[in-house]
Amino acid sequence: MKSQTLGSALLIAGTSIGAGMLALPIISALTGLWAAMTLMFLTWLLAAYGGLLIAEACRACPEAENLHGVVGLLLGRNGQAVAVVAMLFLYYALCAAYIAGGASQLNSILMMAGLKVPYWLSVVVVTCLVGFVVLVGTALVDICNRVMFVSMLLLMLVILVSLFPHGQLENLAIKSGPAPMLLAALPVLYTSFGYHVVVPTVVRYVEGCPAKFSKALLIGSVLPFILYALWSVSTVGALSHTTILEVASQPDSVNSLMTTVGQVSSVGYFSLMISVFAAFALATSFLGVALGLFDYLSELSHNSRSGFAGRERTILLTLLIPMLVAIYYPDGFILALGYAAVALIVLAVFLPVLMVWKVRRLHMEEPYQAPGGIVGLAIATITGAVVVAAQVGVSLSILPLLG
Ligand SMILES: N[C@@H](Cc1ccccc1)C(=O)O
Repeated sequence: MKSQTLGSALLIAGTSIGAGMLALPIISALTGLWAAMTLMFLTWLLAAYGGLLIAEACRACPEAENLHGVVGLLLGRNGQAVAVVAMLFLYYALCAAYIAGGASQLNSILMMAGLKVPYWLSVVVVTCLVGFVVLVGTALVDICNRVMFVSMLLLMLVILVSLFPHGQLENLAIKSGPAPMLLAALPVLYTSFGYHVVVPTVVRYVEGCPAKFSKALLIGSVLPFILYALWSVSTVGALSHTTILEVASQPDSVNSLMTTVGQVSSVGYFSLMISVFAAFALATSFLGVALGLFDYLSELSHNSRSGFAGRERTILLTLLIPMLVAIYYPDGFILALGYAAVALIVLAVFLPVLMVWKVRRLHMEEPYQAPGGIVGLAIATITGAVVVAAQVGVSLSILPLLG
């Protein structure tokens, strides 16, 4: 495979793999493993299709530099205004989720070392660490990301091998949960497969070559699907149904599940390995998303990127709000991921469908058109609307909050 295609696929996979590693095991435990797999497949399909639509729109407007520019050219200022609000909401919701999840993992790691620190302090430490790396610049983010991504994969391999002998077939046969629970899982699953902010970069990187970007998008989004599926099967398979019900009733069920999985194997430092693995999975996504938000805010606010004072102001704008949200909603990890899905559906389904609609009407799409024709566009819009409705249901407490 050409190195550009491989690099692009890894960029997509790296952006996508993240919060899902913590969220998916508890979702699978609550909805039933096989139901979760089916829903994962459907949400993955929607995420992959959305990526192809964005690529088609970018391909038709080679003069635009980023998604903001493409939306501006195709949907005008109103479309751009919607995209700005959705983008900020997405970035802030994700950062809030990563800070809350990261602080819980830090607390678990410190607890193993016999140190008990208040939750708010872990939140501040996690925020400052990421703030520092982003402030220093893209090169440091890149190094940290590479080191943590490779370590995460290696740790995952060791963890999977260690969990395997503890897996029991009867643990995998959990009955699928009631329909409201399955619906409530959709937004979190969809966010776990999100990567779309990097599509314009990928299209530009492969110089708009359709064969390369569609291959990169497919491989890059299928990799997280495989890893998430393997991870969910091995964690759920190692725990009995009674244990899972007990864990699910805890206030911080996401973290409790990780702690319980950590006690399954007697391999030395297994619990520590699980916590470090979870922390790295979150951190790689957090760094990417924080850098994305930082650059986006610099562009919007015209804060000079070279001046240190400007960069300091932008980093405060980037991390202060999500930090406060994480302090006030310590168990807000799953909820924040659900809200992120609403913004992501706007950015990666509704707006792309409108853009592609216009591109095709004006015959700007040659030589690339995403598959599925008008039926594909209609199914994607309806599925997107169901995901948004599910999150509205969760926030109005009509549907259960998972996790
Ligand atoms: N998929 C990412 C979240 C994300 C969504 C959209 C864009 C970028 C990142 C995660 O699980 O952490």
